[in-house]
Amino acid sequence: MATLSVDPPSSMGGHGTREGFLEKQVAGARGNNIGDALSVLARGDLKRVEQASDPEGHLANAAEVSRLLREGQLKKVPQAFIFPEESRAREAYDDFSGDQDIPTIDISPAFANDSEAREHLVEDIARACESTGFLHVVGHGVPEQLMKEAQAHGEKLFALPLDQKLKGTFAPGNKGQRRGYSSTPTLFTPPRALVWQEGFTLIGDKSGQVDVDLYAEMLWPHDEKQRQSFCEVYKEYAGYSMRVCLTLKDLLAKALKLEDSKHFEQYFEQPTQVLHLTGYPPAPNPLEVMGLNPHYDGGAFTIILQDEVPGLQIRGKSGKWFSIRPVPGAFCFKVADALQVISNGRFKSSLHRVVVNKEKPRLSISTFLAVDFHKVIEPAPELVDDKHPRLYWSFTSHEYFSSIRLKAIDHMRNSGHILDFVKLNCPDPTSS
Ligand SMILES: O=C(O)CCC(=O)C(=O)O
Ligand SMILES: [Fe+2]
Repeated sequence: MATLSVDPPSSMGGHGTREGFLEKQVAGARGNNIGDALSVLARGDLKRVEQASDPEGHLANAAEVSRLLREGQLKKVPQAFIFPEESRAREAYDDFSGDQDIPTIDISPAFANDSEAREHLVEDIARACESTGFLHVVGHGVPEQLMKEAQAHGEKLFALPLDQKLKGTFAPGNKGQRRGYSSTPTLFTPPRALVWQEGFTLIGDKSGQVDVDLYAEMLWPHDEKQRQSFCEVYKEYAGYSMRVCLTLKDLLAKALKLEDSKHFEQYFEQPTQVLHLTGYPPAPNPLEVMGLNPHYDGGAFTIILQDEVPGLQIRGKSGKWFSIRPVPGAFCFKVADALQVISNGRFKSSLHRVVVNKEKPRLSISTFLAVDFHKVIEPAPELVDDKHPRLYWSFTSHEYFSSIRLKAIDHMRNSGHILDFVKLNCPDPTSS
């Protein structure tokens, strides 16, 4: 969730000693436990994936597997990570063949008093949201140093020994949302294999408050200095990223001519930001695994801070996938599903995925802006008329993430859009 990721929480098995682990490796090589994980995956029982992989979780953790492969302690990638031939990516992480269509847009006029520049800005944003739904945002006002520190702390976190990272997993009281460290994310249905990544999730509110203290305490119980700087950086980052999101929200409202719309504003009275760090380790045969399955994000929109390693891909008009070249200092903005519905289909939420490479780890920091969870998502009445008939049913975020997404699984297996299931010419997706 990533996308706003509300995948079922996975529970963690115990973690044993290093020796125990090496023995398990042999067992894993014979395929027992990982094989179990795959059969659970095949049955679609996402909750049980982690328990079914090796009991210590090591061989189901891409970062750990990647390290063991590099150190020569493991000979091949466990089968549970290998994607079936037909759903593998063919376009490598450095294939930029459609990237020229993704504009870089300077949003600084949003903070200034030049109405002509602001009008141009709004037009540029509208154009990008109507075509691929992706753009790079510069001039956002987030200090470069802070962005670098947020990335550096992410790298530090993912470089910790697995046992320590696992201590920061899924705090008690977590009600179905991914939070803290996720070792083997079972992300984005339909699952085809385990994804080649690890994650760390924080949840924040409109004022920029974020639940980082709890996780820092779990990760570094004995290192106050580290805890403090980790918390400081992500609190500041969350404050800024919410500010960028709210600025973008106002620009999007203008782009849809909804700046005075109560309907539009209601979604952002109590928005949540899901701040999600993803680490994608290198893989020996990058295209036999997948950093992140093709998926749609579920909230209003997402801003992604990529490091300099490409890997985020979308499909161009020809159907071929290509990587979005990271723009230094920029956020990659993308329209998500709720905004496509609210805009009555005018803004496009695009299918995207992440591929990995042979040598370099990749780190991204995504901020998913979720619409107020209690609000019913439906097209803004101002955008519905004879020429633009209403396209979608009404549904809540909860219905989207639970029942609608499940109903769309088979359809998504063939790269269909989850939102096809909420079109008015289909049965009401909220009726059982
Ligand atoms: O890692 C990235 O660049 C994008 C991640 C993403 O699409 C997601 O978490 O929803
Ligand atoms: Fe995504």
